[in-house]
Amino acid sequence: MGSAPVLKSLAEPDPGHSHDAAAGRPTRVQAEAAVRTLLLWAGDDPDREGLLGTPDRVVRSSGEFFAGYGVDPVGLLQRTFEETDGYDEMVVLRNIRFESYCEHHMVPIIGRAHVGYLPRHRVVGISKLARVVEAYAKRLQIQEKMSSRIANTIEQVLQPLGVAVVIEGEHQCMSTRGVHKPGVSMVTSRMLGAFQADPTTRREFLAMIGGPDRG
Ligand SMILES: Nc1nc2c(ncn2[C@@H]2O[C@H](COP(=O)(O)OP(=O)(O)OP(=O)(O)O)[C@@H](O)[C@H]2O)c(=O)[nH]1
Ligand SMILES: [Zn+2]
Repeated sequence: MGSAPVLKSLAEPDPGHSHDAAAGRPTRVQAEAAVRTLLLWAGDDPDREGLLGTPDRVVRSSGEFFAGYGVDPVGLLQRTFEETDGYDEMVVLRNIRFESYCEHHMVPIIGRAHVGYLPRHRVVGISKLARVVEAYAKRLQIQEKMSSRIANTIEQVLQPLGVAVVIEGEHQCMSTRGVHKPGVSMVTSRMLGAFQADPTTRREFLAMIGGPDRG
């Protein structure tokens, strides 16, 4: 048994991102001023009644949207269980709904993640896999990176025989603006270990996540 999930300060840099420490993190007042600037730029009046509380609300919402920067995904996987009576088949968590944010446009990517791994000696509480998805989803990124980072973290901490991550996401930067194509899903997958080396293992995983009761 390991330690409990580690919650880091939201001010700490995301380990996978470059971060200008010297520049520091803007204050809340500065963040609210930026929202006010955007409202003015959009052509509205930030001093009218309906918008007066908006900078505060947007900054608070951003705290929720980007809460993943304050979570250490490695810490989430520290508590494992070895008493599995020899269970050595794959464990799959499918249809993990997530909301993420496109790093190009800062608009939502909404979708489902499917995560599988082949345990070696120990298993992890299944909620922790969903928590790892959540920790990475609540950041700015592209979907390819989210897929890789989830898989790499599970591999690094659990050292299983293999890890598989498939993500389906609808990008609002494609559905509500730009090319305007609603209903399009981007599908990415990251296969490591046995899932990459052994087509049978990979097929078994893909069959498990593509079952008839999915949706
Ligand atoms: N590969 C990848 N591309 C993404 C993802 N999210 C958004 N994009 C794309 O990133 C690209 C950014 O292209 P740019 O030409 O710099 O931006 P843009 O002018 O806003 O492009 P349009 O969206 O085509 O209007 C767009 O093609 C987006 O569809 C993602 O998760 N992965
Ligand atoms: Zn985008």
